[in-house]
Amino acid sequence: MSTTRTAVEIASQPTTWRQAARTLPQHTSALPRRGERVAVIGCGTSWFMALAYAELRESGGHGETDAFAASEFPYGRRYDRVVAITRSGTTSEVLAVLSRLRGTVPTGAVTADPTTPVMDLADAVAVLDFADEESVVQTRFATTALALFRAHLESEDALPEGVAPVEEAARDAEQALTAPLDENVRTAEQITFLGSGWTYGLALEAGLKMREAAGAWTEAYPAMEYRHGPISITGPGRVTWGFGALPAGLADEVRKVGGTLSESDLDPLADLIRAQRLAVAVAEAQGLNPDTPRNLTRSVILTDAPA
Ligand SMILES: O=P(O)(O)OC[C@H]1O[C@](O)(CO)[C@@H](O)[C@@H]1O
Repeated sequence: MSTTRTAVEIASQPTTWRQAARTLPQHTSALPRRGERVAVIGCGTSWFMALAYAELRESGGHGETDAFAASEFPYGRRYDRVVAITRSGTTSEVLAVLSRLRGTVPTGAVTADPTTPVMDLADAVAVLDFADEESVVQTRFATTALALFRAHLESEDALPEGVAPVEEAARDAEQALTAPLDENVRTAEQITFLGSGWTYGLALEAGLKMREAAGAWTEAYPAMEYRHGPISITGPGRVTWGFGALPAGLADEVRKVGGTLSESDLDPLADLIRAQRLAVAVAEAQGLNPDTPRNLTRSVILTDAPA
């Protein structure tokens, strides 16, 4: 078992997800209200969590929801609320959007550190300090932010007693933390992550984690896009990883061309933990330290961020 900071943070996710669900009432002022037209922004991992949340919210009937990389925010569109996800609270592109929108539209932020500029720029802030990380690569904060959003959607849905999807995901996460990683997947030359709906954001995040922590060659696509070109690189020694059930026929096509298929019955957010663990394992197998990724800092601060 890895003893890196990243591995320790990965292992704590069932606890922080449960804490997010438990502390939801303290955080709702920063979150969208049912029926609002909402834009969610972030950079890197935080953008991918924004994509996943936007799909969950809109497909669950909670209101129209778009997600944008903060640098690509479409200022010409009208939203009822804009919500930023930023672990550090200092990412330049996120701050630029919040600063430019100030006073024109209600804004919220989900962050880990209550001492940063995002606290002054957003109208309301959910501080998940219990999920903050020392690591450069994000694991725990990002998934805990998504767990908070999921818990909020659940609370708006007034689910029957006994139905608690975040708790179920946390239980699956415990399994994802202990299940052995498949040898074919650990030694793969290349991995393509596929998702659909909200799990497309998770596929993008899994691919990013492997690149950041392990310098691995990964790609990520909406599942049905795989047939439109990317499948050309599938073959022996290469893995196709599906978040959630892959569309019928796609799995057969992967096998037909000799690729390894990795699927799981776990909640997709819990399956992301398998990908995080894989990133650490692959990094360490190559003599890399996942705590010190190449060319990456914990927060990216630019002097020429678009405003
Ligand atoms: O959530 P934050 O702090 O705004 O940071 C996003 C950053 O996280 C990263 O995913 C690094 O972990 C970078 O891609 C990006 O700069």
